[in-house]
Amino acid sequence: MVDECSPSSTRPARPLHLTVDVYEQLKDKITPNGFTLERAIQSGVDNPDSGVGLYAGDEECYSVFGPLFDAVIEDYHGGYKPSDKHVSDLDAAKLKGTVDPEGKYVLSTRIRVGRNIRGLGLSPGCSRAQRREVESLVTKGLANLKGDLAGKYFPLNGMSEADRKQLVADHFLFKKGDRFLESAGANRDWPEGRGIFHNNEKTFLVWVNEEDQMRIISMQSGGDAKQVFERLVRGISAIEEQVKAAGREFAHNDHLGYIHSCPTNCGTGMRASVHVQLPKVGAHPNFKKWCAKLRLQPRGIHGEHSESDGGVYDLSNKERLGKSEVQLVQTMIDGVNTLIAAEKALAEGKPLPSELQ
Ligand SMILES: Nc1ncnc2c1ncn2[C@@H]1O[C@H](COP(=O)(O)OP(=O)(O)OP(=O)(O)O)[C@@H](O)[C@H]1O
Repeated sequence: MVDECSPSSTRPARPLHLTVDVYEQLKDKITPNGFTLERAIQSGVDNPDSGVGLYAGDEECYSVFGPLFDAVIEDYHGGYKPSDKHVSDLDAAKLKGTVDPEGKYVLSTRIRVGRNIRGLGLSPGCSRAQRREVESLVTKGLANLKGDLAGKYFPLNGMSEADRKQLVADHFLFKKGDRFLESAGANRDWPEGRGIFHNNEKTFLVWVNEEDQMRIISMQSGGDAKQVFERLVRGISAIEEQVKAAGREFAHNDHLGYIHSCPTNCGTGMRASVHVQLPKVGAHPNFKKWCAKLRLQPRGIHGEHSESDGGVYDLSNKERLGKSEVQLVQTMIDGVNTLIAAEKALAEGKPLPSELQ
């Protein structure tokens, strides 16, 4: 779905990184895949309300247009420098505790990562043939998944409107292409090549050829983030095996971690979220400040930029780069538990947890 590359009216204004000098330096450059600066910035140009407004059409954009991407990444990812290294850690055993151990506040937990295949264009620069290749490679791999991960692929092409709407309403499927991805060129040939894979229980899902070639998702009711993470990691490994068996690999490097079309997702590409009932905390004037302090991102429950419904919020880790997956899931677990403690304190007229004071 849309991400921080796309809009936010609430986000503070960011400095302008596309200066005249940077523009002059980069305007005639072109990646080996044929992607230009003009295409990378098109979404931001068309949509002045973009949060970042910059997309990569291939992995090489991050080096060919380095002076612009580096500046945006440093700004967005809290001072992350071109010399910094990103380290991944997918060891679920290291997670401590669970979200909402009493089971009173959290409705569901979901963790997603993005993955793209090296050598095949990222969504804004993916040709029709490449998109078909991604779909074919990924769905062949998914068909080999075993046990609780096994499931079926449902292409968007040919899916009834009623089924599509139901999958979106049930929080399983991405919405129809938005104006930010449209301007970025990521919605070309829609809906061809796009689709969703899910297991029978709809606890393991893969979105194919949306904002990234793959969004790999694990979700379930309740707050057992460890179980959700563990399933996700098994899913990622199984898919990676299939990608390798096809003679390909995920786009990845030591500096940017996993490469994504939106620079805000580089690193882990991970968003670990809960849908959690926090009517008092959510209505508190300090809610956004508390989320920022706990390094959480609040959203409404129908995806980014939707509003809260009945005091239920989508809370997730805000950072993606420079911290490992384990660290980010732990940030979400600890932060949400602090807000749950605040919800109880507000209901009982007791002092707020020390982390929020
Ligand atoms: N913890 C959760 N439980 C149930 N559904 C969830 C949860 N977190 C997110 N969702 C649902 O997943 C769908 C996609 O959400 P959303 O677009 O906000 O995020 P995303 O998939 O992480 O991608 P992006 O950040 O690129 O927008 C929405 O329907 C949303 O309600």
